[in-house]
Amino acid sequence: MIRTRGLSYIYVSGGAAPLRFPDVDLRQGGTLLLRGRSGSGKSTWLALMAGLRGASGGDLFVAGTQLGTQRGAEIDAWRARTIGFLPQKLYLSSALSVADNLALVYFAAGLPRDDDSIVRALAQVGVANLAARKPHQLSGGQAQRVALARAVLLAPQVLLADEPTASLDDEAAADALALLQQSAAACDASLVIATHDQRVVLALAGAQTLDLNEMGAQRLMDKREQL
Ligand SMILES: Nc1ncnc2c1ncn2[C@@H]1O[C@H](COP(=O)(O)OP(=O)(O)OP(=O)(O)O)[C@@H](O)[C@H]1O
Repeated sequence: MIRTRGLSYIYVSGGAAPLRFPDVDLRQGGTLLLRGRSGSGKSTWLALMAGLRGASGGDLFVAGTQLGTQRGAEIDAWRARTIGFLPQKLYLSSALSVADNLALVYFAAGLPRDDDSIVRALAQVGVANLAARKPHQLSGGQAQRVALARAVLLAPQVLLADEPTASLDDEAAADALALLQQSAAACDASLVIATHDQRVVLALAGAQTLDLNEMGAQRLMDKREQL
C-alpha cells in the first residue's frame, strides 16, 4: 500500500520551485499509473516511495511504514526487503553474471544467497537460460527481464517501474507490461508504473492514475508568487 498526504520535495541545487505531489491511496495489490510530462516529477516521486530521497514535507506511508525518521542502514534494509525497483537505467553490474547480479539483492538485504530462488525468479520472466551470461551479452529486452527478476526476487510489497516500455517496440512493450503485472500479482505487490507512453496508458485504461501534470500547474503558481 501507499498513502501520501501533502507530499513535497525541494531540490536544494538548481533553484527549481518545490515539487508538490497530489495525495494518493493505493491498496495492497493495486496498480497505479503515474503520469506526467517530462520533468513533472515522476522519477522524484518514485525515489520518495523507495526511500531513496526523504520528503521535504507531508506524510508518506509505504507498506505500512511511515517514512521519514529512518536513516542510513535502516532505510537501506527496509528498501531491500520491501521495495522492488525497475529503474529506467537498469544498473546491472557489467563485471558480474546475471545470477550474481541477482545475488547482490540478498547481500543488500542481509540474507543468505539462495540460488534456487534466483533460478526460479529468472525462469518466471523467461530468462533462466541466461543465468551465466554477463549483462553485455544480453539484448535490451533480456536485460530488462533480468532487472525485473532482480526486482521481485524477495517478493516485495511494492513494485516500482520507471518508464518500463520506453525503448521497446510494440510487441516487446506489451510483453514487458504483462510480465510486470504477472510479477506483481505473484507476490501481491502494489504496482506503480511511471510512464508517458500512450501504449501503456491505453493498455491500462481504467487503472488508478496519479497525474503529476496537475502538480505542474501548482509549480507555475509558486513561480508566479515568487515574482
Ligand atoms: N538532482 C536534481 N537537482 C535539481 N533539480 C532536479 C534534480 N533532479 C530532477 N530535478 C528537477 O526536478 C523536476 C522533476 O524531475 P524528475 O526527474 O522527477 O521528472 P520526470 O517526470 O521523471 O521526468 P522524465 O520523464 O523526463 O524522466 C524537474 O524540473 C527536474 O529538472
